[in-house]
Amino acid sequence: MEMLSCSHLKKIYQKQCVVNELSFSVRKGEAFALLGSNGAGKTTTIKMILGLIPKDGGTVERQADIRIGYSPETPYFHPFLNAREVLEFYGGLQNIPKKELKEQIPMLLERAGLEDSKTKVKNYSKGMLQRLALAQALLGDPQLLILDEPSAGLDALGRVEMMHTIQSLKEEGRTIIINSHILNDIERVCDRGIIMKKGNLLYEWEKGKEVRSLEEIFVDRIGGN
Ligand SMILES: Nc1ncnc2c1ncn2[C@@H]1O[C@H](COP(=O)(O)OP(=O)(O)OP(=O)(O)O)[C@@H](O)[C@H]1O
Repeated sequence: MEMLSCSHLKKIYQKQCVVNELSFSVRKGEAFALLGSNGAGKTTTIKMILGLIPKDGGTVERQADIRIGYSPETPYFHPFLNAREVLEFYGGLQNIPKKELKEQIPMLLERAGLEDSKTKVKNYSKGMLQRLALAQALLGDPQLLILDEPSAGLDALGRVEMMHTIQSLKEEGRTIIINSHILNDIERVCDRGIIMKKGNLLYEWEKGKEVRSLEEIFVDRIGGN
């Protein structure tokens, strides 16, 4: 069953087509990767899926009445709040009842590898901000998670932990769309994905379909065009 389907998506910035007739679909319960070098159009695609920016063409269809959690590429939170306060604030925006939030927040912080401390966000490292962004994305128990470079800024151990967390979220039956440059991680966690270059779809990857590693396929496709 399809959770989300993009058809002929298009985005033009300053007369330049940065996403060009992009079509792909994501099945329920799978982890799907958006891959491509810098500037390929991955984040722009995510923003169109979420309706954060208008499309210049194409359609996005998704299963009705699903909750979506989104962790942005460059998370920004109010600098003078601590992690719990940030989650209370975002939970409030989602109209999650206070009692429910009180139960959810400690679990979400633990899941993201953060402590419920008084440390303010302005003193957070980039890795801690990424973790908080994941906790924020998990508010309200979303069925579809869209994670834009969730490992960016994490050290090696943090990356491994993040991938374990994403794997366990998938095992719970959530559908996950990940934008990442770390191909080894993607190969481990994701089932399928697409490789993009300059807004165009170059290759549809599926785990186990080819003997070659994802990295080999990526270098072949990105380097060869
Ligand atoms: N608001 C904007 N105005 C003008 N051009 C933009 C805007 N946002 C993105 N672009 C351009 O669109 C292209 C695609 O950018 P996008 O951020 O989607 O790429 P990406 O694949 O996510 O790259 P990265 O891996 O570096 O994050 C780039 O050339 C970028 O400069």
